[in-house]
Amino acid sequence: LPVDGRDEMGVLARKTGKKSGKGTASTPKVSTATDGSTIIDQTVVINGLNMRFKVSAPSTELVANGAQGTGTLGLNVLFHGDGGQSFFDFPNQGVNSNLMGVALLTPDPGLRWGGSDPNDNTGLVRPDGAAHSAAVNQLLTTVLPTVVNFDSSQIFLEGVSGGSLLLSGFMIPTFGASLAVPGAIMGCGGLVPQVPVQGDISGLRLHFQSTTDDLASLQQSIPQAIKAYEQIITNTTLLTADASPVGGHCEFDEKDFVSGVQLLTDNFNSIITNANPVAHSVVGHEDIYAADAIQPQGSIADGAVGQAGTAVQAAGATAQTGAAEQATGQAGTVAQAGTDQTATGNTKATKSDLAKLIASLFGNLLEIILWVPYGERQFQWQKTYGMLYRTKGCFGENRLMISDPETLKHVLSHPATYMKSRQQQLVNETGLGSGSLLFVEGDAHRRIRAVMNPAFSAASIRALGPTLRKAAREISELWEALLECQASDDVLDIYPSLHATTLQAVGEGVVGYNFQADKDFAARYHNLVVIAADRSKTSVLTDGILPYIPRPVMKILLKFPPPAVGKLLEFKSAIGTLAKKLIKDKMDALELGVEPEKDLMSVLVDSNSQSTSKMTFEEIKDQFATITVAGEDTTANTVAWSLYELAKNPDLQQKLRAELDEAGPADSIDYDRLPVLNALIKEVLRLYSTVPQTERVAAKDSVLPLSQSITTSSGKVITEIPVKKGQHLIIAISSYHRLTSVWGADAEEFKPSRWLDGNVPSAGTSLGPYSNLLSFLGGSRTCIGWRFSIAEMQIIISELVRKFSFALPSEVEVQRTFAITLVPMTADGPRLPLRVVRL
Ligand code: HEM
Repeated sequence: LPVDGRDEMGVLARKTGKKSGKGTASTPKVSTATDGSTIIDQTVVINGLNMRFKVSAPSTELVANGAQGTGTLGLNVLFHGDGGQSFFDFPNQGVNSNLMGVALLTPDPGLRWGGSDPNDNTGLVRPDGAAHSAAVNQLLTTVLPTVVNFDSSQIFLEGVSGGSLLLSGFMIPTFGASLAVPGAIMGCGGLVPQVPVQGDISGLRLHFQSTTDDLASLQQSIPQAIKAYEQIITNTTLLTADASPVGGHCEFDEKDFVSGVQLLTDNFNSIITNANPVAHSVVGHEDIYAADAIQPQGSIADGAVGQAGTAVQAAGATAQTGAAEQATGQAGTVAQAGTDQTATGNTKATKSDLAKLIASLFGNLLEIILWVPYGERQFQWQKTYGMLYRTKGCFGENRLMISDPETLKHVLSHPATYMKSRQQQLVNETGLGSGSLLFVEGDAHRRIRAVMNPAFSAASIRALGPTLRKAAREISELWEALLECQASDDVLDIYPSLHATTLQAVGEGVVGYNFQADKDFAARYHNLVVIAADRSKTSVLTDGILPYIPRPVMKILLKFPPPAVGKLLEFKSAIGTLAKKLIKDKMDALELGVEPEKDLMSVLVDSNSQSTSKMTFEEIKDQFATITVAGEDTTANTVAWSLYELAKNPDLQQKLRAELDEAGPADSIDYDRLPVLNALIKEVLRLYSTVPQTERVAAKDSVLPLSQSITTSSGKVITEIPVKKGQHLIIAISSYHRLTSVWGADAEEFKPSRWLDGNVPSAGTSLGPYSNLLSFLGGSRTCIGWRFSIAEMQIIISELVRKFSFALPSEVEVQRTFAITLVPMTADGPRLPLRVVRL
């Protein structure tokens, strides 16, 4: 391990090997601690080893002053890191939480606890560990009681780096029980016990604290030590860990080594007593802390990138202010990908540096965006860190991940304060146009939305029943034909035909165009879906860089677009030309007094003509592309996940079929009155939110309210979080849908019955337009097409369940993947192969 700071004089003195003689003690040096207590600094010789210690005690507890018997204060004994800096700095001097600060100096001439092995280049081999810990034990049991009066049942231990190796590798296993150590903290270090455990230490309170960018060797050994101690300390509340502070070795305050260690010792008591939220139970979070979490998963399994171990932290706003209390931030993991255990020397350093560089480029984005299945990391973080915590974007940018209903309500109801991010807006403007409802903000948004609202009213949607039923009939006829063609295998990839159907529904129902008849358009659109589903590190990085590119430069770049952007621009141009013609036809028809069609674009053109705050022709044109793109993919994926869940749940499928049989012919059904159908749709919207997250950026300094107070790492209780202008917020839709405080203890279970037995959140928490679900967002930017989408899903799912049965083919694995929307992904790309049988 690297030297944590070196007192050259100290090293020199030790290298001379001058001993004070067997059993003899040096004359104590006396000084005053920061809190006024007395520091005794003395060296004694134990088993031939020079043992120097410093202890801070109130003068009344000094044996030299006549103190006798059992003291009331305990000890917090600090074991420095390699090089001894924390001994010389003595960060835990004084008396804190009824514990007298003690610092011990290793007897090793190289100032390493446990010494060193010349053949070892990991820093983890400590040949003198047993001897050093035996000497420490004797110091604590026989020497210190002759210096200060203390309660020997209250000897707490704290390690820094190499000190933590001695503690976890030797001291605690050998002497933890005999010393009856109540608690210990391993700061930025950990070693699997190197000696047999003596006695019972299952009741010892142990916390491992490290940082995101801790040393490569420690990123292996800390999780291994945690795993080993899980077998020893079986009480789930006693063994905790945290690796979230973003920084290097022991930089728990995200600044530097010395102040980091100082912060840890200052917070020693609150961590040990679990009052400090950094102390997370290891049990139940093994995937974060276990060594095998180092292995990347799923689609990002290319090993080089440190997607684990790039940290996050709760109480993000304190982090914003740069206040010291952000220091012992939470979340994240000890593990970091890309450390090649077998590599040595320079190769190792290079790989680790590269991993660090890439990790700093991506922050947590790979874990958030590319993780398969989507959300696994954030749902875990939410359990550990609560409903608001900090994550990292590209280049170290702070992003607050929010699922707290109160905070979300506040953000969504203040659109002028929390606006769309520059990256979102670049995509919206480039792909859909500057008049797009998804792009416009403020007054323009209010005006355009007001003109569009009547077209998306409940009455307008009801009138679309026949159009939607036609689209549903067409897909079931297509499937019948496909199944007939298939010789023996009844496995059908239903994904492309679902997209074709929802494109047809949005075409005929909303924009008034038969897209399927236009093969050229259908092909371009299909290209777009494929491009959107192709998520890679490059696309994550491009998204991260976009906001930093000045507009004029962007304009030039768009003249030479990369292939994917080129396809988007082509699509925009084709759909723009089409939209112009169609809208012009509708306007002409209106002028000639022809009865408007039922499609929503005709209703829009009609209501625009009567509106006092009209949309321009260009603005109407931009809605054409907007609605097509926003309405097709989202609904196709939600139907896909619904059929996937039905395939997994034959009973549910049976119940739904029975409900539909009873409901009568398709054209006479009131779909809103079918409880099982609607319970299924709601549960899919909840657990497979097809827009699983969105973003906002604070347009000015503001304050985020919290529904529950948060205790920051310094122990301060806060009920709101101030944020600075420019703060990036992630609206964690899917995380909100998994809050046990809102949805109950079974929040993670797919359980449509919760909607039937009334076991859903009360109106008080209401968010979003539909059943307290955030799937369609909320506030003034609520999805305008939500009613259309529900009606469409009700009709398509009903038609398909009446005509076909579904089962999962055993050989295919389907994963939730975030590719703009939540896509069913297989090893062969976005697909949903189901065993489909005609009934
Ligand atoms: C399951 C289906 C759907 C889901 C889950 C969904 C979800 C969403 C979400 C979360 C937003 C807010 C995005 C943001 O502000 O960051 C949104 C906005 C929007 N959606 Fe949907 N959507 C769905 C279907 C549709 C359909 C069918 C249409 C059109 C027919 C549509 C049109 C729009 C439009 C135009 C906006 C922009 C609204 C505004 O900013 O005022 N969506 N949708």
